[in-house]
Amino acid sequence: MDLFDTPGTLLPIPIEDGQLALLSQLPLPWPNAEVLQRLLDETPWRQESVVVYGKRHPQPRLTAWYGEASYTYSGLKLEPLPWTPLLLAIRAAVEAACGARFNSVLLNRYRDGQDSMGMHSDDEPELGPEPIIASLSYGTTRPFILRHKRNKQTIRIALEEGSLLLMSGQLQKHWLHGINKSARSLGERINLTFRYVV
Ligand SMILES: O=C(O)CCC(=O)C(=O)O
Ligand SMILES: [Fe+2]
Repeated sequence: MDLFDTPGTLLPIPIEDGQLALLSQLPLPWPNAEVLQRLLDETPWRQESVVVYGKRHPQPRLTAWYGEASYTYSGLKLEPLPWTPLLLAIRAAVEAACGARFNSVLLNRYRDGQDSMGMHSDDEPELGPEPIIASLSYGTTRPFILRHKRNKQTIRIALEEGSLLLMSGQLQKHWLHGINKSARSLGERINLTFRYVV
């Protein structure tokens, strides 16, 4: 967090064809390091596989899906785990910060620089036409890459621990996003994307 932001304000990031806003530190009753450690310890992490052109590929990260609805992407159907007290407390803080409701959260764990997420849009029909997605990060800062589908404009945002990035409006329709691999040896990062699945 830098000296000039007011803690607790979601600052809009100017972007064409969509909406983005960043809160530098989500207020929670625990330090960021404790939230990271509890998420590492309490989550039944799994390495899922996706099938692309008939071939199975293990994902280069660990995941867990929580909430009330199952979620399907790239031929992978995830059955939800029940909310934990920690995740309910985090969800309440995220909802208060964003002024939106969420019924599901995808946890992604990037164990080191070799873990990544390919460029994609969160545009599954069950997220609705203009999905509101709130992305909360803990642990190592990694660059979040956004690329415009048509003009290929690229934006990098360093997602620091405790930060909350809100994606909404037409962002998923016009932009891809992802987390690149890094050749550097990096520590653990956990990202939580809160969503509303109908
Ligand atoms: O790890 C991140 O910051 C991105 C996660 C993401 O894009 C997703 O879960 O759909
Ligand atoms: Fe995403």
